[in-house]
Amino acid sequence: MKIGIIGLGSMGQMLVTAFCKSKAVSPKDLLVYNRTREKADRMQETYGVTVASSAEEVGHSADLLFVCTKPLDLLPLVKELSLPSQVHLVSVAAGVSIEDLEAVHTGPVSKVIPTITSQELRGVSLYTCSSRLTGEQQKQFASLLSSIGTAQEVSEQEIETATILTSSGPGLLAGIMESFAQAAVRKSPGLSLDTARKMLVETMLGTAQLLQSEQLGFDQLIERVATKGGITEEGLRVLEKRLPAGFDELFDMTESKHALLKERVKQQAANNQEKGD
Ligand SMILES: NC(=O)c1ccc[n+]([C@@H]2O[C@H](COP(=O)([O-])OP(=O)(O)OC[C@H]3O[C@@H](n4cnc5c(N)ncnc54)[C@H](O)[C@@H]3O)[C@@H](O)[C@H]2O)c1
Ligand code: PRO
Repeated sequence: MKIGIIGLGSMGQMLVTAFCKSKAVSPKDLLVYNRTREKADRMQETYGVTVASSAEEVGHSADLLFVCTKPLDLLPLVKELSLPSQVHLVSVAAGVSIEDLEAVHTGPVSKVIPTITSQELRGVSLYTCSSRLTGEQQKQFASLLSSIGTAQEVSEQEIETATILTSSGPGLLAGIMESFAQAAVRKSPGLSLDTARKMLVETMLGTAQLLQSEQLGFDQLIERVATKGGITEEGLRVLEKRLPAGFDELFDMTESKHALLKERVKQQAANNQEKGD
């Protein structure tokens, strides 16, 4: 199966790296294209994938086509490609729905929200497929996504909230850790910021491994760390007081941004429709 990837920014490069690293896809079956050629050449030098000379070449040679451009670049590009109907079109763009994709392609379409951590073959790829996919196509697609981490099918109703956990998650965790490290240095200026950051990275790795290897719930881990009447309990009390409102606001704000993006994508599709009429 030939896999095409258009757009080699953060997500496109991650997919090339992850597919090659997992050996789920042979580099000879990967055809890539980016608006700026240098990024594609770098992927070719590193992994031996083929660089196409145009997006059309990718769209017309691939069986499975990942379009990894920003949300507002996606629909106009796909429309221009006039993809053959047998191509399975996959969008990774937040805010672009299955309905939007079905309006610009007559064949099977899917939506995936990948995560940067799939570069390490870990993390969750969220996906939802159109009813145009056969059962076999869905199975093959889920299996491909499973090769770069955990593939989790979700409805379009749930995908936005889940996106914040799995896909924004690495960035949000990094933001939380940076704030944690800076507070430590404010408290103890003798500790360098670099040392505090390294301590937290090692702590995150160890925490995730322990949770997984012992199949612990977060509550069970807390119980093992927070000695009764000890120090951690005090820290947890502060988190319980401060974090719920912060996370509620975070979900409200990201929901609003998703809504704005979806509105712009719909507006763009409507304008294009008018121009085409
Ligand atoms: N970054 C993430 O962690 C993440 C996670 C999930 C989903 N997404 C989605 O992935 C998409 C891409 O995000 P990103 O962070 O990789 O963005 P990015 O800006 O890093 O990459 C976009 C790439 O697309 C290329 N491009 C734009 N128009 C093109 C065209 N017509 N032909 C060929 N190449 C073109 C650009 O040159 C750029 O390299 C977005 O829609 C975003 O919603 C991103
Ligand atoms: N990165 C994309 C964004 O921030 C989508 C989720 C993660 O828009």
